[in-house]
Amino acid sequence: MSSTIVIKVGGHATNQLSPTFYQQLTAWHQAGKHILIIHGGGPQISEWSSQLHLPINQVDGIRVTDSKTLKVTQAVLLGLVQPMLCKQLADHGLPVMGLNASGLPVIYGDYLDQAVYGEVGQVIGVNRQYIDDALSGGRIGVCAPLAVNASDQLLNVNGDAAAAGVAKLLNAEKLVLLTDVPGVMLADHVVSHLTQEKAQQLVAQKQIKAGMQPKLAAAFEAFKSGVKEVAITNELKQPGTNLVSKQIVM
Ligand SMILES: Nc1ncnc2c1ncn2[C@@H]1O[C@H](COP(=O)(O)OP(=O)(O)O)[C@@H](O)[C@H]1O
Ligand SMILES: CC(=O)N[C@@H](CCC(=O)OP(=O)(O)O)C(=O)O
Repeated sequence: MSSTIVIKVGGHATNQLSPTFYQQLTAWHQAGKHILIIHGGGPQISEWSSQLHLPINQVDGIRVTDSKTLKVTQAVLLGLVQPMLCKQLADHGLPVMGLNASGLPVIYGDYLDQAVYGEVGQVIGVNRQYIDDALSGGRIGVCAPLAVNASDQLLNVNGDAAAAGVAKLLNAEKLVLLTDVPGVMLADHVVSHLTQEKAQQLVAQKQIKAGMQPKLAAAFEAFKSGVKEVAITNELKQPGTNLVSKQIVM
């Protein structure tokens, strides 16, 4: 399937989608693009974990997930975040399909590092037939960052890693990681173009920290595997930070 756009909408971003988000989505949809949204929900999972007195541990931006936290993750992503996001899209006249509701697997995974992270997965495959059928029918697919392994066990996947892995496997033309900042920031300006070398340098200088680090690692993985346009932004209509293979001298 060509002309697929994968958009990752972070948990913060799902609560503050702007009119331009819907305008751009509508424009891409009308232009015949196949659109798949992978949503996050990290803040919501943390809020419910805390209400249920479960420990919240993250290592390098990845949630350490035991069996109870996995249940909360599943309930929050599939019971709260995804239906709310689907409703918002439908309220804006967009034909939408929550892909997890069918019970069919969407993302296949295996353990990232069970000793460190517990029930956390990395993407190893996608249910291409199911996704192709949904998107070619003109629906905008909405999918949670959850995978199933070969033993049919559910695994929690970081949202950025899930979106990047799926974009790579679908040979998407574009991956947008929609977040709560306008892009990779240096002091008060957005870095418009970023090579992996420069990103590594900025990480070493501690100018890129926290959640932006795994986000960039996932983004570069997709970029290097052939996703031509990879952007990190807080607005679909704003270019934000675009990944490049050679630094552009301005
Ligand atoms: N150089 C940087 N530029 C922008 N954001 C950065 C930078 N370094 C660290 N960050 C942090 O990364 C966060 C985005 O990552 P994250 O919280 O994981 O987003 P999301 O929940 O949307 O996936 C920003 O809110 C910011 O706090
Ligand atoms: C393994 C892992 O870390 N999974 C993430 C999945 C949700 C997510 O990534 O949400 P955001 O994009 O809103 O951060 C988590 O449990 O928080």
